[in-house]
Amino acid sequence: MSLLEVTDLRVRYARQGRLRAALRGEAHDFEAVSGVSFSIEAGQTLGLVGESGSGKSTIARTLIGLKAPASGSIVFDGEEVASASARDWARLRREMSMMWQDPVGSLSPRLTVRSLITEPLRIHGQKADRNEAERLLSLVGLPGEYAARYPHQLSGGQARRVGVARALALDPRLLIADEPTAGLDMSVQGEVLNLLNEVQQRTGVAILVITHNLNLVRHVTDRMAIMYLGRFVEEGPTGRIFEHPRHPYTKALLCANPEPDPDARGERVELSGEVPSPVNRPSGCDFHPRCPWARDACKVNEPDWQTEGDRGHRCMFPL
Ligand SMILES: Nc1ncnc2c1ncn2[C@@H]1O[C@H](COP(=O)(O)OP(=O)(O)OP(=O)(O)O)[C@@H](O)[C@H]1O
Repeated sequence: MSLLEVTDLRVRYARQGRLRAALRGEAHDFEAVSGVSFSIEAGQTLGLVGESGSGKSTIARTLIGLKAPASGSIVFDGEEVASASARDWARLRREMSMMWQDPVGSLSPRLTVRSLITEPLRIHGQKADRNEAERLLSLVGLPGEYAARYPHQLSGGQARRVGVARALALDPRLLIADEPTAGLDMSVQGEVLNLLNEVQQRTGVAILVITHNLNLVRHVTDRMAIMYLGRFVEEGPTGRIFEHPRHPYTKALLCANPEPDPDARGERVELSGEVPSPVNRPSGCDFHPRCPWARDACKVNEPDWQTEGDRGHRCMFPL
């Protein structure tokens, strides 16, 4: 059994201008996540990539109970999360930890690093002694004396380390990291990337990384999923997708990577045009308005999953 198993997840938001939409007889909400299924094994890392607005953060918010799914199932360690009571959630929140973008910048500048990293323990009614702060700091490669520092005394890379320490305070089994390298320069990004790998080796935590950063995905994840307009278009082992991307959108994303993979094969695909809105989905295949290989059939036929080889690599293709 996987640690996390998500099946046919659908998440809806209210539309802007709901009243006008209602008067025109249109739906008052839209699907931001539209039938997504995936699983994460204990101790493994899954990367979720896709342009802004594709629904990545919505999946994360739904996993940790900040947004209710419209339908579908989320099973964490054998337990259906959708039917969890408030008491179950108190436990689930310890086991699934979220590391937000800029995790320290968003916290109080008046708290010391010690208070910041041990705060989750206090919130959950656990004792947070000096040893605990030191244990967490050493887990993320910072010397114990950093406990007395304030956020403004930290470099960008140190701040991310503190963010990771805070997210690991309750010994979670799943860490959800939303854009862990956003806003950092290249050398510090490398530092964060190594940190996530090290932390995983030391603690065995499973990680879901949400990012635009393909280098992060390449170096940190075991598997990756590419999202477009609220749906997965391709999923599989990371190395295999980088070497043999199948979906035209995946190919375009890999070509647009500022640090392309020197081993990558296959044709260049340029991505043009804006991501359409999930409020007004294109007919047929979501990607057809931007796809260089679109045929007339793609405007009509819904694509479906096709398996690529035997390592759980699958891709959405038009029928
Ligand atoms: N609270 C909200 N109310 C209404 N619509 C929302 C809300 N949050 C997100 N959306 C919409 O849902 C869709 C998915 O957004 P989401 O933030 O999940 O995408 P994302 O891939 O995480 O983007 P980013 O990389 O910019 O964070 C977008 O069309 C977005 O405008």
